[in-house]
Amino acid sequence: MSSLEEPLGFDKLPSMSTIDRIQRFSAGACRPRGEDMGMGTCWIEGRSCSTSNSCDEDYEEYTGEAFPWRRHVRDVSEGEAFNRRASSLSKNRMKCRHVCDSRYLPDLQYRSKCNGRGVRGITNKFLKDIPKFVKIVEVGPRDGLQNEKNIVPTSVKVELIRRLVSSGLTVVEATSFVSPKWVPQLADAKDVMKAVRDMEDARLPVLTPNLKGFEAAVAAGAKEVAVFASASESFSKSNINCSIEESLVRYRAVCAAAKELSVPVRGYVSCAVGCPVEGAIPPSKVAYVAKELYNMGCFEISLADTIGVGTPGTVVPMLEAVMAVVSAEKLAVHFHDTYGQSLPNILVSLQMGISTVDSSVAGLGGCPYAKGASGNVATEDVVYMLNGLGVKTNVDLAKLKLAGDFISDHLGRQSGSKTAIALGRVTADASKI
Ligand SMILES: CC(C)(COP(=O)([O-])OP(=O)([O-])OC[C@H]1O[C@@H](n2cnc3c(N)ncnc32)[C@H](O)[C@@H]1OP(=O)([O-])[O-])[C@@H](O)C(=O)NCCC(=O)NCCSC(=O)C[C@@](C)(O)CC(=O)[O-]
Repeated sequence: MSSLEEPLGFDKLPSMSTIDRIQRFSAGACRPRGEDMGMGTCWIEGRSCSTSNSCDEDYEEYTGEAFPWRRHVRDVSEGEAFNRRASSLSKNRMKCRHVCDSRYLPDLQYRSKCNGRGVRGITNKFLKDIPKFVKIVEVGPRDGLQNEKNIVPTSVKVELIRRLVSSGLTVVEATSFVSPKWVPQLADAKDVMKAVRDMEDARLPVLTPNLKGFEAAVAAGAKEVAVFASASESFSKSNINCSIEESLVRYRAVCAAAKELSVPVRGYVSCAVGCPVEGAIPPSKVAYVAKELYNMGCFEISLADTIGVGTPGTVVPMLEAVMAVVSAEKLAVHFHDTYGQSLPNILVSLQMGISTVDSSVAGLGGCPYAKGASGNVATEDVVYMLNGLGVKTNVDLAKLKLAGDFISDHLGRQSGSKTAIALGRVTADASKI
């Protein structure tokens, strides 16, 4: 595990070259792998603890830190102390050091905490239900760019998708086959799809509001689509110009056509917490729409806090209601970050067993029909948090940040990701060393 993927102050970094740091940011470069390092098990105590032996060894090194996930980077001068501790490590640990090198010492300190009896209970209580792997659905090229004032050239969209896929994201929502009169920003859907359709290693779903959009998407090479309903009548009307029930009729037709062609369909429920017009939305309404989408054949239902008003206090009851009718493994969460609540909302969703999270590189996004809503939670911030929790995503944070820099540079503004900004500062500092 790269310590730079975890919460810490960049002023505490040991000296090293910029390139070293960039490599350390990368989840792929050195992530905890329970299977091959024999250490991921203590990573989140309670989910798995590989060998009681190693835990006992570490127990002696317990430093009494209250929050085991808050690791600190040690200064290089602490190398000697590290070497002493390292010599007592088990074989598996040696393997880890071989892969990660001594700068990953903070892991040792962390692992030691998993043996503190009191801390173990606390860690177990809060983190035991968190999945080991989270699938991230990147929605930046669609949800992000649909809201840009200036239309982004097709070539930039294609390059963004390429970069996102090469960062390890396996699902990247590419564009929407909607009316160009309604969303002119994505009027080039056909060209985008044609350019990316043969991209390997990723699924590239597209939004389709009706059969016309579905047919156009398939003709352009889309192999997966998404339909988008709402739990708010007002939002349904303003977003897709029909009632909830009318939209469900359209989506049944899309699902039936998709089934014929074996095209998987994802379903969205917008306004799953609140609506810009109607205010709070009853969880039972969200559950109803989610179940309808699931019953018509959607393989996954993404619950969207379109205007980003949810907090864990409103998200938990909403999820509880939906999970009573659609199981957690078929659900995804989609948070806009208007009030900065996305990460706590994602955390409680994970604790409730959800393992698919939508996010948008550089925090791009917003819905043209939900005024005041800000972008989605930034993918970089989600990956950083998941890395800190020891949850795998297979996303390389360094490459992801570069994809975010690419689109932010094009848009001429700073990234909306706090992680990307912080990592950018670290890199800038490193260049002065
Ligand atoms: C649904 C419609 C089309 C209804 O729009 P409408 O005007 O009611 O449709 P219509 O059937 O009367 O057709 C009007 C015109 O649109 C054309 N048309 C009809 N369908 C299509 C199509 N698929 N592709 C291209 N063109 C289409 C149709 O051919 C016709 O063309 P005209 O004869 O006037 O030249 C329109 O309201 C629309 O496109 N809405 C899309 C809105 C949108 O994309 N919103 C943002 C995405 S949703 C979202 O952001 C929420 C989400 C998913 O991110 C989750 C969250 O955060 O909440």
